[in-house]
Amino acid sequence: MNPRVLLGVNIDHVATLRQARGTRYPDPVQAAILAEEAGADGITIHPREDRRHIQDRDVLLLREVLQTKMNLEMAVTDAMLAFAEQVRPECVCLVPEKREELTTEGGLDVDGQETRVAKACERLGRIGAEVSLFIDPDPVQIDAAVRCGAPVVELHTGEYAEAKTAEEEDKAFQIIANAVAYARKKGLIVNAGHGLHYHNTERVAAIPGINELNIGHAIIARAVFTGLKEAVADMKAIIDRACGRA
Ligand SMILES: CC(=O)[C@@H](O)[C@H](O)COP(=O)(O)O
Ligand SMILES: NCC(=O)COP(=O)(O)O
Repeated sequence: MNPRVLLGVNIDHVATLRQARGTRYPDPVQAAILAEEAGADGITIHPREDRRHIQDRDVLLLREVLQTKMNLEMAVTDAMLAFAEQVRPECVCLVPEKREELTTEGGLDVDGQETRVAKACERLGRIGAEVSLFIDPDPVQIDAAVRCGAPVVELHTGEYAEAKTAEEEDKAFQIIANAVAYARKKGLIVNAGHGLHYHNTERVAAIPGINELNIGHAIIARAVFTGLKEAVADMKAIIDRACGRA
């Protein structure tokens, strides 16, 4: 039996809905509490530079109420590093960010900006955060992550999730499976996420060596119909089944 694979629930999408109308609801803090009650192992949030969804107020309140762990996704900027130092989350995941993108389009180019990323890892390590680098499933980026001293990588599963044909999906899946094996061999903890949903997660959760999956959009979308607790529990069940625990 595989060790238990953890589920981090990304609640950005609750804040996206709130910001669309500038209301006080729905509140991502309430979402986080419900997600934890339904079995989430952690809560992921990505306060973007333009604050299009998660607000500083959300982060600060979540820091007070979370019972599991906060995984703070952020761009590698001085302002965000200073914010992380203020918040002191359990985990920080460094991600690339483009203002005009709809969502995170690719992995962080760690190899191309090694000095900057290494310095950020060191700075975040000083506040006791477990640092993860959100990268494409590419050995070049994995090697760079090791050189930067990051203990964790999160592999971008977007290409797999957006595959248009079964053949494309199989190819993208194999690239992820190979990257997990390679990163584990290099001593890294390996997470994955982006675009995972109720029909494509089981296969990824079954890859030997996967530690955690971060999933947001699909869970929040399903919650519209089932309620958030059921949506989280359904995803947990898929993951548990994949590692032979259901
Ligand atoms: C890093 C990642 O894959 C996602 O967490 C994504 O960055 C979330 O950000 P958005 O919610 O703005 O798409
Ligand atoms: N890091 C990936 C993540 O948090 C989940 O993103 P998505 O499921 O909303 O695509």
